[in-house]
Amino acid sequence: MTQESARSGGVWAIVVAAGRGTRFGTGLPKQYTPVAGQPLIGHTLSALCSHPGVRGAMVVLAADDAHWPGWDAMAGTPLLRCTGGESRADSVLAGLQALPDEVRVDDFVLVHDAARPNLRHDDLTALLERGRADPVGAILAAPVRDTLKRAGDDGGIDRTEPRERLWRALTPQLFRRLQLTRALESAREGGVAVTDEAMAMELLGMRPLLVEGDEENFKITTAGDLARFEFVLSRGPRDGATS
Ligand SMILES: Nc1ccn([C@@H]2O[C@H](COP(=O)(O)OP(=O)(O)OP(=O)(O)O)[C@@H](O)[C@H]2O)c(=O)n1
Ligand SMILES: C[C@](O)(CO)[C@H](O)COP(=O)(O)O
Repeated sequence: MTQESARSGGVWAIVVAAGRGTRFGTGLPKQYTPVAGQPLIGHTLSALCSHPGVRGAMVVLAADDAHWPGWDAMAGTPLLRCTGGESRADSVLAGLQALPDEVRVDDFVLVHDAARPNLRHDDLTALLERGRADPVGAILAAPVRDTLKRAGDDGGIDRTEPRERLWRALTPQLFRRLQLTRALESAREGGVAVTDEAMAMELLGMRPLLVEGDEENFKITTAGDLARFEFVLSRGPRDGATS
């Protein structure tokens, strides 16, 4: 199958890039921080859009964004853009509403953080294959590997918590357009601040599938995370990336 024919049956992605990056701690929103000659979001879009299963991407930007480079395609994949909201969930909802008409209500869509620049093609392939075969959808996630402590009010350890069956949610997350829209709207109406798409689905009683993803698909939250990504780049090209 050629890349073009794969794309025609591919999914649309929503890339949320309307955050402020307050924990990153510079004036510039972290998605625009320069890394190896391009803004961080360029690495994210390159890794995502070069996958043959991605048909197009809706990039969700802050209303006052003054840094978007104006790209209308990445790796031959069309890019559209829209304006996000106050919370990440609001931005995802804005992206879902702005998707083009060719995306039907029961089509699967991906949601990915602009702040996760190191997505591997193998992980995305697994997510698409297993998620589309699931009645609800799926997310990339990484098993918790550390020993977990429950703290008491005084900062002392109350107990050690079992880590088995605990996973850290990553992105992309894959759900059907209308079901995800309804789940996020329902959370908003209920005043629940959901931190990922799966949580909104869970609140409606659905059980998305966990697909194990690579630990290196980490989110850039602090300056230390950026240093880690720069180290990853220094080791050489990644699959799907242009730099
Ligand atoms: N209102 C928001 C908040 C977040 N995001 C996006 O969601 C992803 C994950 O956000 P996160 O890093 O948790 O939040 P930021 O707002 O970027 O950072 P911080 O919480 O430190 O301010 C990022 O790509 C961010 O741009 C968004 O599109 N709209
Ligand atoms: C969706 C998400 O990336 C899950 O890890 C999300 O952005 C997490 O937000 P957090 O505030 O950093 O937990």
